[in-house]
Amino acid sequence: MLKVENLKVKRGNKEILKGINLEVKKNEIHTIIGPNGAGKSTLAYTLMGVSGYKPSGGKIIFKGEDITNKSITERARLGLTLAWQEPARFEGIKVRDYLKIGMNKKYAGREEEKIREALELVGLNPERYLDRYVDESLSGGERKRIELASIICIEPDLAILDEPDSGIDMVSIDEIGKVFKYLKNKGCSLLVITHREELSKYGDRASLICGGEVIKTGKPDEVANFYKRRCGKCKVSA
Ligand SMILES: Nc1ncnc2c1ncn2[C@@H]1O[C@H](COP(=O)(O)OP(=O)(O)OP(=O)(O)O)[C@@H](O)[C@H]1O
Repeated sequence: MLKVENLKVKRGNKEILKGINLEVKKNEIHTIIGPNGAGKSTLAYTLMGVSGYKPSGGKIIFKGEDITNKSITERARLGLTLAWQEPARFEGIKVRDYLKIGMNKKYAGREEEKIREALELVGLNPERYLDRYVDESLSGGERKRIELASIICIEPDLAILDEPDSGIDMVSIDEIGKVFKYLKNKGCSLLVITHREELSKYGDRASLICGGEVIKTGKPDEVANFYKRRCGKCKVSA
């Protein structure tokens, strides 16, 4: 589904990504863990083609096509979606209209039904949220859930989720994990960036990023244990 080959990205004069190699297989949930400043969000923005994140080297192959130089809109059209770390805030847009943006065509004619299903899946009562505005009046956690509901409605081939668990309390982590499984059952592939190893257990494989490089890829528990043992106090000896 996605192949990242020797990807390098600079911000200012600093090389943030130093040759990332990564593969997300079709229908795989792949989590990325790593400490603050490791380059996880930079990777997410670069994969999506956000302006200012142009690679200085390497390639991004999506569904067999080289998308390294494609625009964000072209990537979205090909089936790639990014849910931002900072949840969306739009003045004057109601939740129901926000969730209609980019909705998968297969739900044409039954948008309202899909929107309600998505809100329920992310633990928000449709009756209470459909007519709320996607603005400051919603808490960070509520906006994160709405962002996740939006992914459910778009149902992209590959969703990149940048810290879907931030602002979400520990008790609700299982709910997020269930949404991952739901999306996988719908045929989506997921690349999930997180700080919490607990969330990586919902994935099929995990990769550890540290210092702008992938240090280890493998089964989620193996990678999480390796992370705790070797990188816990930022002593990367791998
Ligand atoms: N414009 C910039 N100029 C210089 N350095 C930058 C710039 N933007 C980001 N960085 C640095 O790049 C590094 C990687 O940042 P990034 O946000 O990708 O990390 P992260 O792994 O997502 O961190 P976190 O877990 O805290 O969200 C950080 O050290 C950050 O300070």
